[in-house]
Amino acid sequence: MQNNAPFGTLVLASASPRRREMLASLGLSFDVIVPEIDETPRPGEAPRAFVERMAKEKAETVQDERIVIAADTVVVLQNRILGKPADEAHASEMLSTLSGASHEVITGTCIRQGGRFEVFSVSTEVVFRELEKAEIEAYIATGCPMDKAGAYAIQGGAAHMVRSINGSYTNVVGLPLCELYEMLISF
Ligand SMILES: Cc1cn([C@H]2C[C@H](O)[C@@H](COP(=O)(O)OP(=O)(O)OP(=O)(O)O)O2)c(=O)[nH]c1=O
Repeated sequence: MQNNAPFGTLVLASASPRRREMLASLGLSFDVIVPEIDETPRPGEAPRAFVERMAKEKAETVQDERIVIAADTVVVLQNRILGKPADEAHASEMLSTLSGASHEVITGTCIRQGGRFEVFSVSTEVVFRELEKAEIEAYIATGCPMDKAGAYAIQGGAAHMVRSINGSYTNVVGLPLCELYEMLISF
C-alpha cells in the first residue's frame, strides 16, 4: 500500500484536516476537494443510513475519473444523532448529555470511481466519565469542540474525558483506517 501505483492519485472529498492526516498516514498520494452538501438528517433517518448517505453525497460532488474517498462522522446517544454543535450553548448541552454515559461514534465512508460505489459504516463505543460543569465550560473556551461531532475531539483535549473505547480509534477521529484499507485493496 505504501506503493501508490495500483491506485494512482486519489481524491479525498473532505475539508477535515484530520481525515487528510489519517489518509496521508497510509502513504497514498491524493488531492483534496472540499464537498459542499446539506448535512441534515431526514425525519426518522437511522444514524447508519444517514452517515452512509452523507459520505456518498460528498463523494458524488467530485467530477473526476479517479478514485474518490469521502466520510461523515456523527455521535449517537440513545438513537439521537449529534452532529457538530451550532454554538457554545449547544456544545455545552451535548457534553452534559455525554457525561457519565456510553455513546456510539459512527463514521460512514464511501469509495467511488465513476458509477461504482462502495459504502460502509463503522461504529465505536465511547464511554465518558462524569464531567464537571466547569471543565465542560473550560473545554468549550478552547474552541476545539466547535467543528467536531458531539462537541469533542478524542485526539484534541478530550482524551482525559474518555474512560474507555471499544472498537476503532481512527473511526472516532473521522476515518476508519483499517476498514478503509481493506476496502481499497478489494475495490
Ligand atoms: C467524535 C470526534 C469527531 N471528530 C471530527 C471528525 C469530523 O471531522 C467531524 C465531524 O464532521 P463531518 O461532517 O464528518 O466532517 P467535516 O465537516 O469535519 O469534514 P468533511 O465533511 O468536509 O469531510 O468531527 C474528531 O475530530 N474527533 C472526535 O473525537
